[in-house]
Amino acid sequence: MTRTTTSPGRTARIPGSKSITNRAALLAAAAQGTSRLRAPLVSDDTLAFRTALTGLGVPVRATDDDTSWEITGGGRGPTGDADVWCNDAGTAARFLPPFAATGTGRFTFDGSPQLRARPLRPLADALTRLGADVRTESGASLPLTVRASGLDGGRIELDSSLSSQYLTGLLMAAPLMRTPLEVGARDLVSRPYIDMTIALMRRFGAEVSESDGTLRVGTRPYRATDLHIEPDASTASYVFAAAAVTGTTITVPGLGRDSLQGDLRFVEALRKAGADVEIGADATTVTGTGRLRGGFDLDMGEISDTFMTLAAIAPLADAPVTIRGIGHARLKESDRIAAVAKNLVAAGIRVEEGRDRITVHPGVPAPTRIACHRDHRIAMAFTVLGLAAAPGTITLDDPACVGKTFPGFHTELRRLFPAYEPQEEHR
Ligand SMILES: O=C(O)C1=C[C@@H](OP(=O)(O)O)[C@@H](O)[C@H](O)C1
Ligand SMILES: C=C(OP(=O)(O)O)C(=O)O
Repeated sequence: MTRTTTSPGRTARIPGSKSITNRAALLAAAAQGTSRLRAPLVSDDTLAFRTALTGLGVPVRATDDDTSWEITGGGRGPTGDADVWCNDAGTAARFLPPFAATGTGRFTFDGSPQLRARPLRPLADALTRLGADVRTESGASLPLTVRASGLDGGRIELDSSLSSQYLTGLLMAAPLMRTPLEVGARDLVSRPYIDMTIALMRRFGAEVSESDGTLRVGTRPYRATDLHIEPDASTASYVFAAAAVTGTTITVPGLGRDSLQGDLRFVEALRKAGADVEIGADATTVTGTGRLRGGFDLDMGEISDTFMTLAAIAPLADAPVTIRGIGHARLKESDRIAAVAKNLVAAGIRVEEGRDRITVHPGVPAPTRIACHRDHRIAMAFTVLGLAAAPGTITLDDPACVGKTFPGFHTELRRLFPAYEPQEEHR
């Protein structure tokens, strides 16, 4: 049920969506002409992506305040040789190689040890089947080198059980292939991200259709586009959860019922836990009671970036909370199920962990220094738990790792909750 919120609230300033920013940047690079991205996310992941595109020879011009990027594409893949640094960004490692493979030259992609540990084999295998010469470390991870001479298109099967990002990368490159692409995606996780990919490809003029589990992309070229980027729904989950556990009202403008982001559905989890949620045409508001109702079991496989937000505050609920369907979250910046479980156990909370699930029992968190594992979401999720505990109960071993998607996180939380003592966020 959607109810109208009457309590005076606070308005959160949530930066742009990482997933939309990096998709739009790639689509702009693949389109003929100059596209404009308004209100892009400016963070480690999007700056890594933008720098990588520049390295591939794509001109990018940002305004002085970085609130607008102009990207000029040539309507084809890159040419020349380049070493491309993806840093920690999964989206860069999975979206850029297919684009590069449609061009001509030698392109080598590499990243941090954290990114090197994340799987790439399904993407490398798919590119090989489409006619590319691809080498990876043991066939399975970065560094990846592609000797590009264009991609054929045609029909492929893609194991999509580890990540949806391989499919997104292939779909976005498809209009640059020699013939239409058909992909049968097996065991697809994180489906809403594919819906986002399709919607944005269509905004840039591509022909995409889907039937009987097969996605088809025609060779109609992309056209340059002007796009306003909505706030990041995964990032918004932290302030919505903060509203729930502190008994306040928080509104995020610019995130409404037409959002392209599946992660906005996180507010349904808060509604289950007793918060009042209003998803309007162009804003979402959560009003908390300061208490959480537990005793539910939720599949968060489609919105797994937000499972940690719920798991970290779950000790405050009045009954256990089970989250399932999240096995692929073990393959991200950290093994996220293990990282959440270990931190909760360190705080004295009872937890049961399975291959793709976690159950969190009610309890009062003891003083704990959270091991962030350089994972922005572990840092931000546990900070929200800290808001509802005695001051100083929750501290982070790496507060600055939030910069992957939200460099101003601690400052914004302090603005919304003046009692919050921000931790050092500059590396
Ligand atoms: O396509 C995207 O922009 C993303 C897809 C998701 O990854 P998986 O498909 O690996 O779950 C998500 O976790 C990631 O933060 C961003
Ligand atoms: C999984 C994430 O990032 P990526 O896969 O884009 O590196 C994330 O932001 O939670």
